[in-house]
Amino acid sequence: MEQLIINHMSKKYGEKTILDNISMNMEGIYGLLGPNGAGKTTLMRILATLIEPTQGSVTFNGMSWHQKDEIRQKIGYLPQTFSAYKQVRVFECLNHLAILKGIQDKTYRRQHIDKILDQVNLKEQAKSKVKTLSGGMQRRLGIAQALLADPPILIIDEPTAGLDIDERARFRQVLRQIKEGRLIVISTHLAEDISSLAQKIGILKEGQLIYEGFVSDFPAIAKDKVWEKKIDDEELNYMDNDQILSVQEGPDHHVVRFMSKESVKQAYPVQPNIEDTYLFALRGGLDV
Ligand SMILES: Nc1ncnc2c1ncn2[C@@H]1O[C@H](COP(=O)(O)OP(=O)(O)OP(=O)(O)O)[C@@H](O)[C@H]1O
Repeated sequence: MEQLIINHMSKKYGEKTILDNISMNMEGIYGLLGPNGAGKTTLMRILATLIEPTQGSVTFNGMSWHQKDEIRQKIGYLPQTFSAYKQVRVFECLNHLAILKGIQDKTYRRQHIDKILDQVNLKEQAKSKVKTLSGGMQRRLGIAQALLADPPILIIDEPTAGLDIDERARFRQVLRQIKEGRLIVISTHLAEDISSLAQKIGILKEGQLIYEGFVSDFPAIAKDKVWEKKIDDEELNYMDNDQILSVQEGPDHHVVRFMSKESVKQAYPVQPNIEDTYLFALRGGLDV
């Protein structure tokens, strides 16, 4: 299985530490979670070999990141803002990028692009101008360009930002279709993006890795610490916002889901889901 190992890596800009001594072991579909400013994009740019870490190392299947030329051939990268040639048609855009990537045989190139368009569900848009695509379709075109060289590693930065619920679901479906034999690293600040997709997650907060593990094991860290309670408006106003995970509003009462390390009167414990657990971890729930 493809494996990317980050070992005691730090990144500083001047005196400012952006990534602080992080070690990660990435495989399968790996979800990199963290709030805005946590350092996700910086980490993704290091993985895409665009910037250098200040300290530490990265290896892919034992190959060092210092072997830049070899590593770059193995990486497909989709940055947060991918701007394709707006005036050209989807097929032409990919055809041009494929030529730049050195795919010379015309027949093979056409078949390869057709296959990729099918995988990212853009076959019907092959002749559409790029500027006419929806936000979700443009992201999928971004995936298509990242797939041209058939890379074993895909680095995808905040792929679902700004997409509506339907486009997010389509995007996830595309990732499921292309995951075979690949390591896919996706950064996001939405736990729902990775809960049904990733096998493993890492959580970054202020440049530090506060959790890494398998998604299936993740909710166990908030076990017995997530509760629900029926409350009215007044009680809701008095609740500590740092405790509240979600609120289901009703006409005369609300059901509030909240975190607490101790039992609370008239509240009942519930099974934490991925979103609950992510908030629990971000709000210091893992601290002893
Ligand atoms: N070139 C740079 N020089 C100085 N500081 C930087 C530089 N690039 C990023 N930073 C800082 O590093 C921190 C992490 O930024 P980064 O973009 O990696 O976070 P992020 O988790 O991807 O957040 P977002 O989702 O908002 O992009 C921020 O405080 C940012 O201001």
